[in-house]
Amino acid sequence: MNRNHTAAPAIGGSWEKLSPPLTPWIMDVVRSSGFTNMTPVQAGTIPRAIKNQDCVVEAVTGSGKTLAFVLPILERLARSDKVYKKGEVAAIVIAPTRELASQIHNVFHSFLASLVPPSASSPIASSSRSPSPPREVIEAPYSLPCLITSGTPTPYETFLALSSNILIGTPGRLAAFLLSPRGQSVVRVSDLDCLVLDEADRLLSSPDHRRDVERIMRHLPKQRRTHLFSATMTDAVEEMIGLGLRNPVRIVVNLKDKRTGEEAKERRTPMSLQNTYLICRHAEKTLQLVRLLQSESSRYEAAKYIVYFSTCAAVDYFYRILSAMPALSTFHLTSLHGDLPPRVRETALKSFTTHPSSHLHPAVLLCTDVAARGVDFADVDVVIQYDPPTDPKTFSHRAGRTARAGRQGKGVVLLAQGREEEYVDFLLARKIPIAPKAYLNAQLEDSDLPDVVDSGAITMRDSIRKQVMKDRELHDRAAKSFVSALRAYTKHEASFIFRLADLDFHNLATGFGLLRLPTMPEIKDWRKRKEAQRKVVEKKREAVEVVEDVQDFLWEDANVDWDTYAYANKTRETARLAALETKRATPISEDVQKKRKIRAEMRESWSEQNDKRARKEVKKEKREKRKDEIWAQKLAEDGGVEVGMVERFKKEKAAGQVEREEQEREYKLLKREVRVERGGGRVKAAAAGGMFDGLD
Ligand SMILES: Nc1ncnc2c1ncn2[C@@H]1O[C@H](COP(=O)(O)OP(=O)(O)OP(=O)(O)O)[C@@H](O)[C@H]1O
Repeated sequence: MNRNHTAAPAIGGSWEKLSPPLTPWIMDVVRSSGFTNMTPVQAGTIPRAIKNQDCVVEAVTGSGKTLAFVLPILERLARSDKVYKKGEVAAIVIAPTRELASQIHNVFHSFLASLVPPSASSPIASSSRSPSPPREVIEAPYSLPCLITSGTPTPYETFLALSSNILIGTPGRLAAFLLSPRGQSVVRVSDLDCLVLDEADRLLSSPDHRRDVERIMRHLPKQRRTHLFSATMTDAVEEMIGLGLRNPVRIVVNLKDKRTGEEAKERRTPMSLQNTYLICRHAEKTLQLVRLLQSESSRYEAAKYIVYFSTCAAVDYFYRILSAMPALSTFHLTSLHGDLPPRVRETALKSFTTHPSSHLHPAVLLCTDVAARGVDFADVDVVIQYDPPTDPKTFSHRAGRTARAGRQGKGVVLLAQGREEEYVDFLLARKIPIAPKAYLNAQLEDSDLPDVVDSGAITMRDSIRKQVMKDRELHDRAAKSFVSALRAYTKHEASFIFRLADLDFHNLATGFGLLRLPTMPEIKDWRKRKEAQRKVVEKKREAVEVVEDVQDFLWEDANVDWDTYAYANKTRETARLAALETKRATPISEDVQKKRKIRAEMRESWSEQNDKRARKEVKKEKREKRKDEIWAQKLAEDGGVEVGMVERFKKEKAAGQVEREEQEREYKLLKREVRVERGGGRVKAAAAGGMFDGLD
């Protein structure tokens, strides 16, 4: 990718033509930020929002929606006769994540920091905070905005100290801030002028967010402006239009092809985004990810990447695995997800955005959807979706972290060969253009998907396993991320495409470099199905005498001595050894022994159990036959039927039957007990972090 490529966003008109015009100090900051023209969404929204119109705005990612609501809020404040006092709120912006809220806060800050707050006496003090101070310092009747997120330790003190009139925050924190007893006495919203919901569809489609947003809206005066913004609008937004907006104007920005000048109405992604899909097997996904990173850097000079996974556990695990790969030694990797503490998230984001990346030392952010929406990364070259998102709307938001403000960018989604390929039509139907991308071979050249699993994938699995063997904690993380990935797979909204029934777990586990498959019901069921399928195939083959070789995927558990496999962390290892010792020292009761025997039986593969059952049947038949022979012989010897003997034989047979039935009932009860115990054991193990590490 040519990093010197100069890009400009689509032009919606010049700032000078804006009617009503922007107040001079606001215009100064706009110019000093290098924004020479309005983008189309700004040209369509700003004049209406400055006047008294509620707006519902839908425009592709990176099209400049933030300024389209920040500028009208500031402009209305600048024009207002009302002087907002300490504790009074003029505007509230709600965003779904703290990263996005913080980013919006920074945009407001860059404008307001150039003004002197009423309480400040020294112009130098305030102007020094401005990134590009305007020529003349102007005193404003309002002060710096207040950010209300989980990272704000003393929100009321900050709010009062800054005399803030603008609040920006996530729904839960804002609701608590406004509606708590302290909030109700300190924060006055009766003269609120404007409420903005950024990423409105996300805010309204998540039940928790929606509940908080509705609580906030009920608390605010009805006489206010309300604006909704997103790149994707949903039915939930339509409902909200009825609930809290007054005759809103709907602004939908259509795209124009710069070269042809033609309008591309049916497109939900930026024109500068080159959106592609790469088909491979699950076993080859990690391999393809690594090759993609290498090839995009070496061939196209890409320097900044984002890689999306479906779960926090997968981000954690792959961050560790990929960081240790020699093939990526020149890459700077960072991980970001919602389970990290706010401070760590902040540092991660900073580490990625400020890294002086080049194609020789590229920066890669491994993350979940916490960084899918709204976050403005200025210079991301390639977005890779290792897992397609569970919510299809998120697809365009993720891809939209590149190709922002007219810049070129690439998106690649990895799709598994088979049913997942239908995702392409699914996207096309949702107006998301996407083209095929070739499989990458070992020379990083475009090639066809290999007929059998790429040997590179097996080599990679083995090298991941080697890495995992160095620390048992990695094995725990691997199992956890594998299980969480499976759970996420079942949550896909496009469930007719992403079907657990179509997954080959061995294939999937290869991509993760697992040492063995975790014990979970889905895998047990799958094994049964696979075995049954194998038998059907074999029968068919026998019937038509076909001698073809079916390419079955070869899986072998890694050779591990689980008793000596240690944690690198000394405290954890000591605890593990102590637990192992206690287990060994505890005498095993008869009951436990019985249960273990049943467990062992249950662990046997389905086919073995079937064979055993068949053998038993044969034995039983033989026994019965033998008994009949003895009976016939006896009759022949006695020369006739001896009534007493027949009765005795019948009784014996019935008693044996009762005993067998009792045994079977006991066996079933025990089996149920074990199953219940298994469920409990799994939950406990998962909570302890050593997920699915055996049942005993
Ligand atoms: N008028 C403009 N001229 C040039 N660049 C602009 C202009 N307005 C905004 N930008 C830049 O465009 C980038 C994208 O803007 P912004 O984050 O507001 O997009 P968005 O539409 O909100 O995207 P998303 O839907 O992903 O949240 C930012 O880096 C911003 O500084």
